[in-house]
Amino acid sequence: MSGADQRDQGGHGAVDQFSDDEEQQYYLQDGVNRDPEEVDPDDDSEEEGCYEIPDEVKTPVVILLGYLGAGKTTLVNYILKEQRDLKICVIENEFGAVSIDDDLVSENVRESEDIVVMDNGCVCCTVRGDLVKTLLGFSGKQKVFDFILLETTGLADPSPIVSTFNLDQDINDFYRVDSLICVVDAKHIGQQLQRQPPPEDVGKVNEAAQQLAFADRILLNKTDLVSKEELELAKKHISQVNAFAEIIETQKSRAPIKQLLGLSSFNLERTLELLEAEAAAEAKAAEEAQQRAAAAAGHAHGHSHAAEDAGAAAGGGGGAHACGDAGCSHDHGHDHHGHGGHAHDHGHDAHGEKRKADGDGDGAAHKRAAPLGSVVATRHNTKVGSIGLTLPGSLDVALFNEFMADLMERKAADMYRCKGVLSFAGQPNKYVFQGVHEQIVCEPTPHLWPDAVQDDADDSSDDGSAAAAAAADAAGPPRHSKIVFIGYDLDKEWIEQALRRALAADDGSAADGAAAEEGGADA
Ligand SMILES: Nc1nc2c(ncn2[C@@H]2O[C@H](COP(=O)(O)OP(=O)(O)OP(=O)(O)O)[C@@H](O)[C@H]2O)c(=O)[nH]1
Repeated sequence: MSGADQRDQGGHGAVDQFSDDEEQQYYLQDGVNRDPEEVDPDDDSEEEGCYEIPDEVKTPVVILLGYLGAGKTTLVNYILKEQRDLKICVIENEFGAVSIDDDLVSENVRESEDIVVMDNGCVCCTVRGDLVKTLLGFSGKQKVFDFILLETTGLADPSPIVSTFNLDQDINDFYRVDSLICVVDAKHIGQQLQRQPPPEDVGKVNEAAQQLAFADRILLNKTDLVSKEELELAKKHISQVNAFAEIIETQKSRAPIKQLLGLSSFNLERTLELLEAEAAAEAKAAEEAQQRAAAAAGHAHGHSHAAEDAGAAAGGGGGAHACGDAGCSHDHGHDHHGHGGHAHDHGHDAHGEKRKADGDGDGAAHKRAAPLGSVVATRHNTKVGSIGLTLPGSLDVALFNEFMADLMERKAADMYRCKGVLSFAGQPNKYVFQGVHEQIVCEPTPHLWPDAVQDDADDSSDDGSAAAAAAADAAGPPRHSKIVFIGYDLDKEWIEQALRRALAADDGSAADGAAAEEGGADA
């Protein structure tokens, strides 16, 4: 039985936790794994004689990093399809209120596997508590997984995520980070690394650089889109940020599975150094912001709260009015994804604090990482936001193409990513729409809208699996389109109104069942 055969029958007391093999049994007492010999059934204290749970019996977690559109979901789908022996749980986290990735992954998830969507905030900012709950929920529900794939948002800063695994004792007891794999878009990595937060965004990170820095393995993906020279340049960019990680060149994120899972390549020492450096940089930036704010306050007459407000801004707080150089900007008001105005929640990292207060675990590591407990939460450029829309009915394909052409003309450089699942009038199939900068593809999936299922189900009545798929499609929600745009300083009102104008008068639910066009409609 593998290390992932992890059973927690209540979390406390003597628990046959991981193995049928006597030699490998570990007993959980008061949240700490102990050698069976050491367990005293009458002793509730956990101070003496406990030891760290060996890594081999923890469920390995592979954290997938990579900037928007690099190929993370493609990698998840590839892993799920390519290997059939391991039971994998996928945790999807999306930047934005409308989740798309679970739709793109779910069909590859087998019954024994699972997919969990954490869509109430970017995992690196707002949902560390959710992540802990989700992970602990698996052991509570006696779920058994060989691996957990945690797909982070394309704007995730890995440091708080890694900290969650390092600092939270409960998580630490059950899980270990196996590796941090960063998928890189060979075509766009150069420009992604150059993207700097605006000066008023004190302490914000370049997410693409952070992701690269933390990775212990890098998939240099989309090599089909670049020349040899561009590929070399991409490697140079990468090595300037991270000279340690092995680079694997890929197309469609396809690398040998043994180079993706079970690497045990997570390097705690190096990660802690990175965390420490980041915490120091953030503290310095916040201090400088406060100094600038104090100077601005000195110039301002009758604005006695300026320094205080600016301090909040430096910590990512949601002051609604301008506060001098530190700039707690109006952008927070535009931000629909938990990246603004959450400073206080994030500032109080319960897990980090708990770890510190209890003083348990491997002291050196946690002491060094402890400053992250107070890391500011608004980690992203506040002008980078996402707009998620769900529109009932169907889009008119010609009007939608016009909309996209117009959008690109206005915003091509600032539109980092768009993706969606769309309904086009007259088309029975669902369409997947994917855009990464100027590369936009819209193609039909095999899945039908419920109103189009009947004909198809009749045709395939002799095929069990097709009939099952048709039944699943028939049970789905009626026609609608959901789409997400992620970019810099996007105008939500304009996008929403323009997209609504692309809706078809007739939603196409009376479609004649004609097959979707091969190759789809390029938007
Ligand atoms: N040409 C080309 N396209 C690729 C490759 N890998 C992935 N893509 C496409 O790039 C687009 C984005 O891929 P995803 O896997 O959704 O990227 P992601 O990193 O999950 O994106 P986010 O969810 O925005 O973070 C999709 O249209 C993919 O089909 C590749 O190697 N070559």
